[in-house]
Amino acid sequence: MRQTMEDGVSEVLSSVVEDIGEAVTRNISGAQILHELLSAPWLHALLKIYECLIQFQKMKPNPFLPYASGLSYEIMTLIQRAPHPSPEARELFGLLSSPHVQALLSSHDSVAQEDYLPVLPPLPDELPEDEEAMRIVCLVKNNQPLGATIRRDEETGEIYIARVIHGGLADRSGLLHPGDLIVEVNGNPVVGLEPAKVIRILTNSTGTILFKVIPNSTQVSSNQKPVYMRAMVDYCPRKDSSIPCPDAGMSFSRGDLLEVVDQSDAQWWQARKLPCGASFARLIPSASTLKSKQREHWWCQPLHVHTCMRPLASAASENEQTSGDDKSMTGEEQCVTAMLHTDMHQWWRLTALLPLFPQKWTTLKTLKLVDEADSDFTEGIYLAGFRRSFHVWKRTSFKKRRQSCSSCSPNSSAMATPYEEVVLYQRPPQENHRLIMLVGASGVGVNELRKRLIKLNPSTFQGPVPHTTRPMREGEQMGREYHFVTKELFEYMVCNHRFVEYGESKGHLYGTSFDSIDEVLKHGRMCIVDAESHSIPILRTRKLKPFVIFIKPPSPERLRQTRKNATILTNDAVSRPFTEEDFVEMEEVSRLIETKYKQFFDSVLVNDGLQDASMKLCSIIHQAQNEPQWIPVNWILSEEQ
Ligand SMILES: Nc1ncnc2c1ncn2[C@@H]1O[C@H](COP(=O)(O)OP(=O)(O)OP(=O)(O)O)[C@@H](O)[C@H]1O
Repeated sequence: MRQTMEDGVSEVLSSVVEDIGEAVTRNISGAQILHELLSAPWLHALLKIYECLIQFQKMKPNPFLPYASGLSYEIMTLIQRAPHPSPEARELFGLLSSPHVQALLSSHDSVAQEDYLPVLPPLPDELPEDEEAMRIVCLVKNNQPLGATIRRDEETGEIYIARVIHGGLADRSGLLHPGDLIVEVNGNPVVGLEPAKVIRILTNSTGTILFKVIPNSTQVSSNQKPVYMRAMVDYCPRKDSSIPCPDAGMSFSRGDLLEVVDQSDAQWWQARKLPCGASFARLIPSASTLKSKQREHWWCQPLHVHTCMRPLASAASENEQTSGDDKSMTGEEQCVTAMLHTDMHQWWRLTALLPLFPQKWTTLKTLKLVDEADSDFTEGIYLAGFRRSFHVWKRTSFKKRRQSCSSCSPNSSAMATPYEEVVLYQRPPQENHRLIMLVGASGVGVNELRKRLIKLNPSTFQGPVPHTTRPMREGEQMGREYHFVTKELFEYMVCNHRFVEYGESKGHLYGTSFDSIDEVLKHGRMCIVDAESHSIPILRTRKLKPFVIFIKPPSPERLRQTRKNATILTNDAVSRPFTEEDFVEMEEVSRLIETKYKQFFDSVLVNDGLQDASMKLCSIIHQAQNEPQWIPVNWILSEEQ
């Protein structure tokens, strides 16, 4: 009968309940109470658990021996001592000494010896009356931060879990949640304590930490999918006075890829930097928080100490603190202020820099056309280009651009977005190639690399054919060197925003049109353009999906060494060796371009040796076209979306 009971207690009970049910109908005294008791769902649930436990006890595997790792060690010693171990013995030695097998044997021994750590402390004897609402949480700290922040209710002095960091110890335990009220930590009552003191208790605890918490009854489970963002600004939490917990913050620079894992808080998100190294997330300002900071800063004078932000000391008033290391923050300047000032500062420096290079920043009157020298005809390939002449045009019109520099304010351009949502994109074979855009300081070798690339494989790579109002010369063909157009047509195209870049030289207009780029792409070729860095936002369209490669000078020594015998074209179309001033300008302008536009760079190529740089450029372009790349999400959304 005992065996039968163990095997199917609930079945036996059912037949007993049936018998008693009959007794009830016959009105036997007490039968009703017994019937109710035996048919109660909780009793049936308990019996089900009992049955499961009995089943488990029967199936429980017994270890063959409790010290498998000891046996393995003995075997390995024997093989080692053998004068001529057989190949099989050597293979066995290799297998047994591999870290995975060793870890497996060690785990086996722990289970066999029932060595289950940690041993949880007994439940406290005096449980409060509202025991139902209390949760005892025991975590093992293992040198890692708890991954939660706390805050104090200023009115009641109660300490709450403010935030649980994604992937951290508290999050992985699943036992602590935002809004949980902490009653005790390791037996110390915490209500009324300064948050810093609670942090100290947590920081000083090693091994197990015992929390007594009253769970937040209004918990909402957040099961968010990660969103990927490219940072368009720099950020440093230790210098941001508004971050609720600087220790939990994450710094990032323009162009960094971020995996945003939690957006439940409108002001502070949780994110990891890609490629993913950290297992747990950190705090970053939300897009709206960063935007409001940008607005604040924009109205403040650049190059002046920013006064709109609260001083660092006020951050402590929020009392949200990390349970990680309790590092003090003293005397830092405000990072976001510094970041935005840098942006504006670079702009001001750029304008200040122009007069330093008078022979380059000429007026239109002294402009010399470099069209003839740049229009290069080699082995039947036409490589018309006039980037230098464009440079001159742009530089001369800089004054005008400077007057309208509000157009580059954080509110009105691509620079206004603190984060750009991105997705991994692999070009489908039937779609056009992505536009390849080379940018860099004048003289760094952008045009040289572009020309070499096209010469290397003219059936694959091609530049767009520029438009000009200059008359066609002998030997030239319409649409080969240039699209020769009238001034009226050119101006009409300008008015209709058909040019990516255009300029005037020697009384003639030159320009690269969107249509000529389309023309190359339509024929299945890869279109390579060398353009000014400020054209990047104009070219960043869903249709062209440009892949931007920044060409950077090598180290100062290598720059001077590699360009020893190279020449550059002056504005008078004279070829002359590089001067020290050219090198200094190139380095300075490169730095400025990088500071202002690095968030748009998909790749950076150092132009050291020409041969090597050309090969690297080929391989970067191959990857850009054939391997998945991060692109703005709105480049793949349909027009309606
Ligand atoms: N890695 C290199 N080693 C040696 N010489 C180089 C290297 N890269 C470029 N050069 C030389 O430097 C000179 C300037 O290069 P290039 O004309 O390509 O400059 P750029 O960046 O297009 O500037 P710009 O638009 O003002 O012409 C050329 O004579 C070129 O051959």
